[in-house]
Amino acid sequence: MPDEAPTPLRSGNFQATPLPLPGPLLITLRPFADARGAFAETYSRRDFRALGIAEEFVQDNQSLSRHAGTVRGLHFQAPPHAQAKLVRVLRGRILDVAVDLRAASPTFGRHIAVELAAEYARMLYIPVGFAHGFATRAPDTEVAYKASAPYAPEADRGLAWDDPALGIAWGVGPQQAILSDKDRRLPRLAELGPIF
Ligand SMILES: Cc1cn([C@H]2C[C@H](O)[C@@H](COP(=O)(O)OP(=O)(O)O[C@H]3O[C@@H](C)C(=O)[C@@H](O)[C@H]3O)O2)c(=O)[nH]c1=O
Repeated sequence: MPDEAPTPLRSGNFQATPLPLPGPLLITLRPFADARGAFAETYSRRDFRALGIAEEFVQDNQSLSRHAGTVRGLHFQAPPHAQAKLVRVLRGRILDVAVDLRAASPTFGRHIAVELAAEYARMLYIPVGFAHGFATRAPDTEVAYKASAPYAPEADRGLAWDDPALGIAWGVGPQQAILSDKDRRLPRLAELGPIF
């Protein structure tokens, strides 16, 4: 029944909801509000294992993007340095995107896009085999993410964010998007060759 909402899994203070592509998960946090403000767990190895996320996360990253319309991506590390990622927004708002690059996947080349914001209390889990990127939708947006393998610059690869074959509705056009020089030169999907 395609119209039925997918059933979320729960463990502890976390809920994981499957997305239209098999693999990525939308993880919902449980904020505890009180007179001082709020508290939330953002990662628990025990609960993530119970939700089917088996990776050990070994590196935490954080980026600040000053302007709305900043695009970072689409990035991945090639095997044997491939990374699963767990992405959340500390301040501001992003459209977070993951593109399926698993050669044997029936959804190869397709993507999921999820809006993340600090106040939404949710995160995106992206398994190995996906390219990842985001567009900021507010100024001074801070994104924090965990990675399951250490940074390996020699394995750092990417895919053009605006490749028409991907058909991603970023909400920002090529004239307005703010990109790194590196990201402006990334190849299209058809030029990539098999990675995963
Ligand atoms: C990703 C990374 C970068 N760096 C350095 C390299 C460079 O001088 C500087 C900025 O790197 P980048 O331009 O690659 O940063 P950025 O464009 O923000 O790259 C990130 O984009 C998002 C979408 C991801 O998914 C991440 O995995 C990562 O690829 O930081 C590290 O030292 N460690 C790291 O893990």
